[in-house]
Amino acid sequence: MPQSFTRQRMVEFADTDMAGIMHFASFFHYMESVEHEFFRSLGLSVYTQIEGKAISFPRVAAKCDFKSPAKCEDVLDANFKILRLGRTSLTYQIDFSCEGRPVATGEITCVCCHIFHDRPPESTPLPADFVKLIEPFVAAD
Ligand SMILES: CC(C)(COP(=O)(O)OP(=O)(O)OC[C@H]1O[C@@H](n2cnc3c(N)ncnc32)[C@H](O)[C@@H]1OP(=O)(O)O)[C@@H](O)C(=O)NCCC(=O)NCCSC(=O)c1cc(O)c2ccccc2c1O
Repeated sequence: MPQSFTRQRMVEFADTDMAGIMHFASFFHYMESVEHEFFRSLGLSVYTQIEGKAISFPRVAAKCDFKSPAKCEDVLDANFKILRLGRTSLTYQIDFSCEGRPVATGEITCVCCHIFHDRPPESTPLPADFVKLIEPFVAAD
């Protein structure tokens, strides 16, 4: 049974649009902050050193399906899991719900990269120590 990582957050006024519902871009901000909280919960940071090397995770794909509206002051449950672990990439899924009502499902794929100051990032295989840390959160097929 994969381990789950769940966070709750309230929809703030600044997250909403003129229709009074959570704006689509706000879901992407929520997804990113849940992901960062997940990594901090494992003792990692967005600026991380793994096996002595500076590693970062630029995104190559991001999407979100919107199922029902969320209003200001709704409290959303955000359930984070890892859908796929590739050679260099990993794909997260974040399910948002409000009191059991499905609100949105987002997916982000990012690629493990070495980061340089003077040239573009270069993808590199996910480090073994990192895979060991996150493997318990990989969803079963
Ligand atoms: C990232 C790149 C350097 C990768 O280039 P490369 O040529 O090495 O990539 P490949 O084509 O070989 O693919 C590697 C890997 O990814 C999978 N993949 C590629 N495209 C997709 C896709 N569309 N959907 C799903 N999967 C895809 C491919 O199958 C391979 O998987 P394997 O597991 O089999 O190896 C290069 O692509 C690049 O530089 N792209 C631009 C990146 C970018 O600018 N992104 C936007 C900004 S990043 C950002 O906002 C950001 C946010 C955060 O919250 C961060 C948090 C922590 C760290 C960094 C963050 C961050 O940068």
